[in-house]
Amino acid sequence: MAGGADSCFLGFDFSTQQLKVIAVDGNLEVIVQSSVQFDSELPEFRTRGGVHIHDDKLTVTSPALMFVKALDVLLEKMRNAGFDFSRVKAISGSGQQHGSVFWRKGARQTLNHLDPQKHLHLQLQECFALQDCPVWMDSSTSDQCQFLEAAVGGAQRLADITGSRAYERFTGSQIAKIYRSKPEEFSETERISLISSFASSLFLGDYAPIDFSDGSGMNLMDIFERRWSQVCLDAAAPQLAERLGDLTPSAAVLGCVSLYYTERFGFAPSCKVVAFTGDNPGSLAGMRLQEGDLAVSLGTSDTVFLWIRDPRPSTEGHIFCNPVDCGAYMALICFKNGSFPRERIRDECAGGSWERFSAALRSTPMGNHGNLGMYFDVMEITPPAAGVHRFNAEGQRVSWFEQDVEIRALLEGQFLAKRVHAEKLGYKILAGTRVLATGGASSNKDILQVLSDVFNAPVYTIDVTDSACLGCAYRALHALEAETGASFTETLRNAPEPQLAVRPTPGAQEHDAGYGGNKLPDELLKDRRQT
Ligand SMILES: Nc1ncnc2c1ncn2[C@@H]1O[C@H](COP(=O)(O)OP(=O)(O)O)[C@@H](O)[C@H]1O
Ligand SMILES: O=C(CO)[C@@H](O)[C@H](O)COP(=O)(O)O
Repeated sequence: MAGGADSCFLGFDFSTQQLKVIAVDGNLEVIVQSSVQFDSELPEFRTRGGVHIHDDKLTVTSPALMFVKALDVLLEKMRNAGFDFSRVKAISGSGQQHGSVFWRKGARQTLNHLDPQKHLHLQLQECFALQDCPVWMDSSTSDQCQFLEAAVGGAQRLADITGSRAYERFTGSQIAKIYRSKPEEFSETERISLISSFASSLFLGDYAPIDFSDGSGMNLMDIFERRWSQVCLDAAAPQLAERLGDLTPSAAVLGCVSLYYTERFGFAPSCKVVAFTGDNPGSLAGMRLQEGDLAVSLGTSDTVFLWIRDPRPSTEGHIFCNPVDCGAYMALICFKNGSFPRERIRDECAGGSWERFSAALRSTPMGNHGNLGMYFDVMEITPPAAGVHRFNAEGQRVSWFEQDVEIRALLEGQFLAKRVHAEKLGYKILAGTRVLATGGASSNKDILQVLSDVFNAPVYTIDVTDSACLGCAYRALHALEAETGASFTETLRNAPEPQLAVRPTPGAQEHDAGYGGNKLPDELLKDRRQT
């Protein structure tokens, strides 16, 4: 084991609503967890749910400097709590996927010469050509998506190269929008990072490369050749390759932490920085997903993902390079209407209490007497639909439900959509299927029970809800061992196994067909608007 029990590995997650960290020791035990909530702990940035939604309701951004200040605050919290940074042998991390940071000319110089006496956010405030980073919730780039697909020969052709047809939140279309709408800022940009590679740059004190796995969420990378696709780059913006820098394997050791961290916090000069990746790839590592498992992440977004060996990109869902096995891939479907609609319905129907929300789930039967709803508070990704759609047992549209019925309708609708779309991707729920749940809402057993009933499969969880942080601490450790040829699975063989959280309620099997995706109108199930 790299470094023995006294050693320690850090995994950070720059997610939508907060910055989180987990430390594991050389025995793979979690020894520290900490976080900084953007809205409440950094109120000066005036975010709601970590983001700014612009007047057009389509553009969604987060301040670049907020992420930097969050790191200042988090590291200080750890130091004040007595954390011994000198034990840390390696760090890695993840970021919300697809978001981009536009570094201004000269920023590299600043990164290279950080003054350990000063906060990062004070030194980096002039370093961004765009103060506000486009993030994954943005859906303002439909025109750029159409252009990109047309440029490469259609949606399927783009998926064949990059793993996904054009999606509004993907970085290629976001860059194309900035290039056209903010030409001055674009020409002032010397480097474009993903949130993940931006975060690793902060630790390296230099621009860090984008890793293969998070790079797969850009519509710019050839996921089979693992290099930039020139035709996609050209369709987005001129001279993009030099602004994006190199791509790197997700397990690459990028270098050591910069002097800033050794002098300010007491990190060892030999502490390695391992490539950062996307939060969903990080979660795949943290849950130690196996082929055949289905992961459901209930964070700000809801995602469903699988480990796959033989990817067949289609115009539904995404294929990403696998973050822990160079020969494998992961398939993912993302749902924008995850935690925020759950919080809205909790506030409207359960007085703002998760306990009352849970009680409503316990007091209503599986199948909800045939009542079902789809709640798209914002334009969904899969399917591209908006608004609230409620159906009674006869399949007729209705305008309201009793409060308890509404709560169950929301959950069953959310999980039914996940099941329908996973099955459309070819996923089969078999006798041994495990559903692995993670993310903030996976701490709620009543929500997990609905998940288990809708999938008619047992649901497993790991001890921490932030599997992305844990996965990145594991990846940091593995990257040191990988130099000896050890696989991720071998290195992590003694890590705690996911534990059974809930089994399907008796009768779920007979009920299976009753979760009537068939009574939903087609437009609520199709991945793509027909144009
Ligand atoms: N007991 C609970 N029941 C349901 N949802 C919860 C509960 N506790 C937290 N959550 C949800 O978890 C969400 C945060 O999840 P998290 O995975 O930390 O998000 P992210 O990583 O995207 O910042 C919150 O928005 C909240 O709605
Ligand atoms: O867009 C996607 C995945 O494609 C999202 O899953 C983001 O990666 C945000 O993650 P969370 O902050 O919700 O975990």
